[in-house]
Amino acid sequence: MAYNYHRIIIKIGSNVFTQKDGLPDLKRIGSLVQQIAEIKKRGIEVILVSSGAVASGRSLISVSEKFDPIAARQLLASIGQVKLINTYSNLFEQFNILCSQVLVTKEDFRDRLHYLNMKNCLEILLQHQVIPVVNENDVVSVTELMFTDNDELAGLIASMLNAQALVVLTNVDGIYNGNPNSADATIIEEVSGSTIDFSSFVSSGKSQFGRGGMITKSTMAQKTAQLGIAVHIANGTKDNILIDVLENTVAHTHFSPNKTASGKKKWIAHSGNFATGIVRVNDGAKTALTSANASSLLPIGVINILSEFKKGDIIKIIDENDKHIGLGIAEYGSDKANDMIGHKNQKPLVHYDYLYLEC
Ligand SMILES: Nc1ncnc2c1ncn2[C@@H]1O[C@H](COP(=O)(O)OP(=O)(O)O)[C@@H](O)[C@H]1O
Ligand SMILES: N[C@@H](CCC(=O)OP(=O)(O)O)C(=O)O
Repeated sequence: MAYNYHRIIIKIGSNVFTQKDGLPDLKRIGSLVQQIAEIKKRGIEVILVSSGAVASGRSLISVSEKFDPIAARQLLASIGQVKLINTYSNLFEQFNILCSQVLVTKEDFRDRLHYLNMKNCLEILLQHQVIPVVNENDVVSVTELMFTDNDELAGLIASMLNAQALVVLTNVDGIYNGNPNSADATIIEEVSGSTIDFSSFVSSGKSQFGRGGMITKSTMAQKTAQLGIAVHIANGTKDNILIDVLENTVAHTHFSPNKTASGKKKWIAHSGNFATGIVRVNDGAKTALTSANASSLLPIGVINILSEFKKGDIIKIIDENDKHIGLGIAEYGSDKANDMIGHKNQKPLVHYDYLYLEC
């Protein structure tokens, strides 16, 4: 049965955007744009997350190896992003569709107000029938400031915009249960329910121009599905792939969505990198937090504070064996929390509405 979505994120990987020689694959991009125009005609809002700036840059200029690799990447991305957006702009124009360029960095997701500004911008673009074309701002995002890859960025945008689905286009048919080049390997078509450890059959290898590889794709997909957003990983090099995925007529990997989390919880879920505090909780608190009932984290269940935090900071919650169980927003700072640890009848350190659990 066809999927009935109203708002979707489509992520195009570098390997789908470019052909083997590194030049943008205009025929393929043209076909994807045509399908997006068709999807839009069906009343579905589309946000495109497209890689390809660095790959496009490589097709325009060659940089000697004597230059610092980080600076060389900045150069390629800065030149290549112009080509990327021009390519999309010219192709969408053929369908009387406007597209826009939205370049973001990891830092844009750190501050809740900044995050909401970005969300508002994307919403107004959608209200005006514009297709936002999102990419990482590779010119200023370097080393630890970078997203793992654009799959991570696509997951964040899907959560931010409360999309029903994220379609990740790559150069293989989906996630295989072994090496995709091996004759015995088959596609895992459905992933639902409990978390699967993909590391036993997904190799860390990447495709020619890819950055994160299939491991980061599967981790991101599981996390996104847990937040209530379906994820489809499919082969963007196949004809008519977007329409076929939405009509459910092509083999690919589908992560079915779990319960829907609130907008605030979705933001917290993706804020692990910005956590300042770390608190260790006892088994009783862990059981309460992870039970089916909505429970806040109370000071009585906290064993100790491993890293200080202020009121409003994101804190990591770990169990007695240092296993990460979730993230939350601190209702008060660690100074106050230290005085309340182990005491009964105290104000929650993390209210349930601001708590995201990973298990
Ligand atoms: N079990 C697996 N199933 C599918 N692909 C895998 C698996 N293990 C490793 N891969 C590799 O992951 C690559 C896709 O990831 P990536 O390089 O990040 O692509 P993209 O540029 O599309 O984001 C595939 O080309 C494939 O070689
Ligand atoms: N922002 C980079 C994309 C890097 C990246 O994550 O690529 P991919 O693994 O192909 O999604 C670019 O436009 O070249």
